[in-house]
Amino acid sequence: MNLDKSAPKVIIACDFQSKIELNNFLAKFPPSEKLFLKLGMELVYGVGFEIIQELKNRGHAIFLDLKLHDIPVTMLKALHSLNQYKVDFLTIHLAAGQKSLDLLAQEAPNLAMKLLGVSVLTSLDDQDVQTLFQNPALSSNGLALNLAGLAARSNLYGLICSPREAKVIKSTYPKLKLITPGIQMGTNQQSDQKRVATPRQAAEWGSDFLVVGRLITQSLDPYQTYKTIIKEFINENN
Ligand SMILES: O=C(O)c1cc(=O)[nH]c(=O)n1[C@@H]1O[C@H](COP(=O)(O)O)[C@@H](O)[C@H]1O
Repeated sequence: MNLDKSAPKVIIACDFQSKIELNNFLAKFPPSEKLFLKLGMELVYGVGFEIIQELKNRGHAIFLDLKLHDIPVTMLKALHSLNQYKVDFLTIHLAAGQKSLDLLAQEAPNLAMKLLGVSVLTSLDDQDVQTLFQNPALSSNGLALNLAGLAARSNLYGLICSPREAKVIKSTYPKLKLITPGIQMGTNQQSDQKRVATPRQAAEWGSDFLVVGRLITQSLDPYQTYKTIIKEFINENN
């Protein structure tokens, strides 16, 4: 799938722990609908890495969200091991530091997958980052912008951030693709997400791809909800 042109711009976070749950969910979409699926730790650790090829065989694009975070040499070797699965996107934590990122970036042209740097998790707000780093002057926005700089300097393909900081990051680092979780609509509040926005706001502020989990996976009509989110996101983007 050509990621810039034909891949769906709304990525579905398949946060299930079993194959039965995953397949029941996917059965609610027309078989011809090619999706962009995010497979996270709970799924891959639960059902095994074979699930990746099974979903690729059905024509879906795959975002493997394992959020690598370790010393440079360990991250590099993990990247080589994961390259065999030929996924479209893989996440790494930007907090691993510039040396790790530079090493991975050197390797990036030889890889089948594109690397996305995780900035500040959307479950954290200003108070959380201030506590974490013992610095009352910190803001999640400022920290995300700083980490975006690391991603840009290492020539990563994209950045995971909240739609709320997308505007400032896009204007500072226009080449970075912005992939934004923390998507909510109307009254459907997810209590563990703090830096949130609607699909329309995300598009308006410069998001390139949305990551959406429970809004779709827990919807009574996931396909309809998916189409509604795409419409809201794409219309605003055009
Ligand atoms: O890396 C991610 O995808 C991610 C980063 C982040 O900062 N926040 C975040 O929510 N995510 C992921 O995005 C998805 C959001 O799920 P929902 O809140 O159910 O839409 C989950 O799979 C999270 O793991």
